[in-house]
Amino acid sequence: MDNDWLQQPCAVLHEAARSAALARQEQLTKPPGALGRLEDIAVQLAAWQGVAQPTLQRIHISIFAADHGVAEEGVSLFPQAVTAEMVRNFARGGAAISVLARQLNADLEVINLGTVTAVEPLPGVRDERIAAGTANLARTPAMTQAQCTEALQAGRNAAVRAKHADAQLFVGGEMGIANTTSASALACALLGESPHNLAGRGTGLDAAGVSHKADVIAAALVLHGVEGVRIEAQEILRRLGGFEIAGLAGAYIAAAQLGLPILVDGFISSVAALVAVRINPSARAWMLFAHTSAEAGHQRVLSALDAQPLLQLGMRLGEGSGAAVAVPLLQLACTLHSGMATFAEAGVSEQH
Ligand SMILES: Cc1cc2ncn([C@H]3O[C@H](COP(=O)(O)O)[C@@H](O)[C@H]3O)c2cc1C
Ligand SMILES: O=C(O)c1cccnc1
Repeated sequence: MDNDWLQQPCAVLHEAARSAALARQEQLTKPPGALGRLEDIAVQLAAWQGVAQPTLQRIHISIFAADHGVAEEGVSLFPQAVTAEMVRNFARGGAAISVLARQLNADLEVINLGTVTAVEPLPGVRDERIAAGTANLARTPAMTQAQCTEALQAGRNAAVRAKHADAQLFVGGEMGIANTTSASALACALLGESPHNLAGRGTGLDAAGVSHKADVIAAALVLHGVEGVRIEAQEILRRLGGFEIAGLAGAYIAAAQLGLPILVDGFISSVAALVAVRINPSARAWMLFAHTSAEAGHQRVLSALDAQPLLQLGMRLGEGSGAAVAVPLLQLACTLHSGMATFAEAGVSEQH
């Protein structure tokens, strides 16, 4: 398995369709710009889909699950066993993302890249375990080269499945106890930030817990020698990442290469998006950001990506849940764009 595909250029946007959609927006019976960012979304979807009147019906959700060795440092409020337990909950329909996927009529798949305990075969769950979790990044690189390559490839495979199923939108989600520690470490290394600025509460740590988490990350950054030096994003991912974060990054790059638009979820997903864009900058053009989560470092990561998320609901769950909540807005943007009458059709006078 090689990594050459990561650098291949992403699909080109359809500028003629964007222009046609913009022209249609000007004709609709409303003051120009009055639907605000809903107009931008419709125009962006037009440029992605290559049609003047985009639609959004087929949503694909891939949740990548994996455990983190760094959980043993006491950086999460919850025990590691929850990762595998939630994989079962996703499959049985009881998790937040399960409920949202049902409501959206979305395809939902769970890709188990490495829970510490194996999960029995379940419908909708792919067993692609690379190892029983990553190694503890506070002591040693989280992944070997081969493991990192495999996780990126697993993400690519998910994007390919979505494309083959004719999906119109790719939503990535993650599950992995302690993964806000891994994501914060990655963000610090990629952005040159201090862990005390970026580390957040995750599942709900108190101030002392967040401070301990930041100390663990700070020590890891020193250990891995990633402070203030330029190291390739993929190598930073290998040392500090998780299988599910690498899976998301690989999925985002491949989706962009396939011309499949991406709706990015919360903090962990946004860090995966940052990794993806650092590996392949042309992937950025295929991403829309759903929400600003309550996790402390999310805004900083979004700024680095020049992203203006659609929602701010105080969510801090992950699983792709914030992205799923934003999907109806995208659908309404399409419905308005296609369904409204033009000034000519409605016999409404245009502006002076
Ligand atoms: C029951 C439960 C369901 C979740 N679903 C997503 N997460 C979220 O919380 C975890 C990250 O927080 P930390 O770094 O503090 O462990 C990830 O699994 C993330 O997806 C969950 C966490 C729990 C406990
Ligand atoms: O924003 C997120 O993705 C997030 C925040 C806290 C815990 N889990 C996920």
